[in-house]
Amino acid sequence: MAAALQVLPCLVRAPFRQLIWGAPMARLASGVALAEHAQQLFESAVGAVQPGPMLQKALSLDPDGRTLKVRDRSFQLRQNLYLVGFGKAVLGMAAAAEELLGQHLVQGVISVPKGIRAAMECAGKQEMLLKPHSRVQVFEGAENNLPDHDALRAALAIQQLAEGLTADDLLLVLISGGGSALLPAPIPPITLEEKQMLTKLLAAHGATIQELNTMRKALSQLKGGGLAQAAYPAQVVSLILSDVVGDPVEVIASGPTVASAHNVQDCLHILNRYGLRAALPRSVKTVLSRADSDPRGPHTCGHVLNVIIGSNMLALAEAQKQAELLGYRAMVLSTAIQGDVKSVAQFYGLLARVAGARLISSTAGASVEEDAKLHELAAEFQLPDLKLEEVLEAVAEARGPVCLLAGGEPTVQLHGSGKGGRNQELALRVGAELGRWPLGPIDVLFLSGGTDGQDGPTEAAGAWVMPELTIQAAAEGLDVATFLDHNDSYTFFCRLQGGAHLLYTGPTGTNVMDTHLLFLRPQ
Ligand SMILES: Nc1ncnc2c1ncn2[C@@H]1O[C@H](COP(=O)(O)OP(=O)(O)OP(=O)(O)O)[C@@H](O)[C@H]1O
Ligand SMILES: O=C(O)[C@H](O)CO
Repeated sequence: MAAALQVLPCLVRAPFRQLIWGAPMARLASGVALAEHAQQLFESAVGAVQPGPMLQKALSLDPDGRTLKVRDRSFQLRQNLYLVGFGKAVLGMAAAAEELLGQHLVQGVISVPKGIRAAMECAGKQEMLLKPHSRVQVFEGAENNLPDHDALRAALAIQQLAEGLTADDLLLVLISGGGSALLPAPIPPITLEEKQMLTKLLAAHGATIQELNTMRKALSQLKGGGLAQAAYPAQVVSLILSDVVGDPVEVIASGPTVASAHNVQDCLHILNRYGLRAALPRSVKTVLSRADSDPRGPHTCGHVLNVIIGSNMLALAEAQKQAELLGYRAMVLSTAIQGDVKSVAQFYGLLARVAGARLISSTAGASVEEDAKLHELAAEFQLPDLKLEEVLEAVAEARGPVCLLAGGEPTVQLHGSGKGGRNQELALRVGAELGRWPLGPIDVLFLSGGTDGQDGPTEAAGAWVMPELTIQAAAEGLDVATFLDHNDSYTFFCRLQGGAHLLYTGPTGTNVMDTHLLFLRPQ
């Protein structure tokens, strides 16, 4: 996520019906229908991963009202239950926990994105809000998804609560994506500003979330098991909504309740990889130099139960179901799309071409080389769950409209100073790829959207494109390559047809990475 969650006007849908393209009316109508379906499916994906229902599935109270059940484990409640949380989906998780636990909850502290309560109120999402006299104290912070002084205050309050617990207590920890920025507790003498600077630098160089969080864990008091350590000897139950490919509990929000398996050498490798070792502040060097000789030793987390309560997979499964209801043959390609946004865009461009050719049984479509290149790219991504061949075979048999779904989080290396996000940049790059070759008698649409509703430091969740994009842009005097050079995808989409290709949801109150939808429909 990105910009402070602003209170968007309550209705901010892209005005699909206002599209005026140079295409014949029938073509226009079918394009608009695809775009409407795309938006509908994106919304259904987000709807399936609302924090409240996912928490309710993981937690229950026994009929006696004194035993808390978390999956197959039971915990006795006797005025000993505390709650902390941090992340973009945590407000809704906390509201659901409060509803369920009522008087059992003694005290809580959560750290959530700036403006989220106002945004949820504006969106009429009462179920995401805490009760008026809640026992849970709320801190809002981390503007632009960067650790700030408000988030630092929240982290201190959370640390204090955890440190005050005894062996009789139970601490419920609510964790979701964005949690790293919302729980900053730099190890002295590192300052918040230094940590912010390093995080920004690593992200701008295209560091993966695994790399970013390995660094964060080494420089923080609460990450990498630090929070669990602070709460010891209380029992700790962490309920985690995953926004990382493969749901690794040690990476999500930098694993505050998971012992870190990384050492200083891992950090130095990362810094070397991005040429950032020389740029390190002295304080960071100091902390790294003494990390492996920390007298407290590595954090132990035997008193912790970590439970994943939801992920991108649920969102895609719902969108797939809805796509089938709309008449598409729908297939999930992967829930683990990662890699540089340029390669990912090339992959989707080739996929549209290869799958499109198979759909209309066209021998004039994709060449053998393109087919080979698609598979080569797929192999490079090393995605554990990619079903490329299976999906292509199913497309060849489909004979009707097809919707391919994927989830994940590509990375963008920032070279320009423009405004954008990885979803809008991916969509713009895919649009450019789709326009490179004629695709035959087939309608194609690609949408990329962040399930948190905010893509980079912009107010949009993402964007959708069709093969006509480059031509439409040129007609409006917009050069796609120039906008891409400046990482200026948001400005581009704002200007193109008055912003009609932007996906606006406002903050969704959840966060399970990004959703990619590729529609192929024979004309
Ligand atoms: N101008 C831009 N163009 C393209 N991508 C950008 C631009 N500015 C920032 N980004 C990308 O946006 C991402 C940060 O966005 P955001 O804060 O939404 O991330 P996030 O992954 O949703 O956060 P989290 O994982 O903590 O929930 C980074 O990957 C960054 O490279
Ligand atoms: O907060 C974070 O670290 C990212 O969102 C990944 O979970």
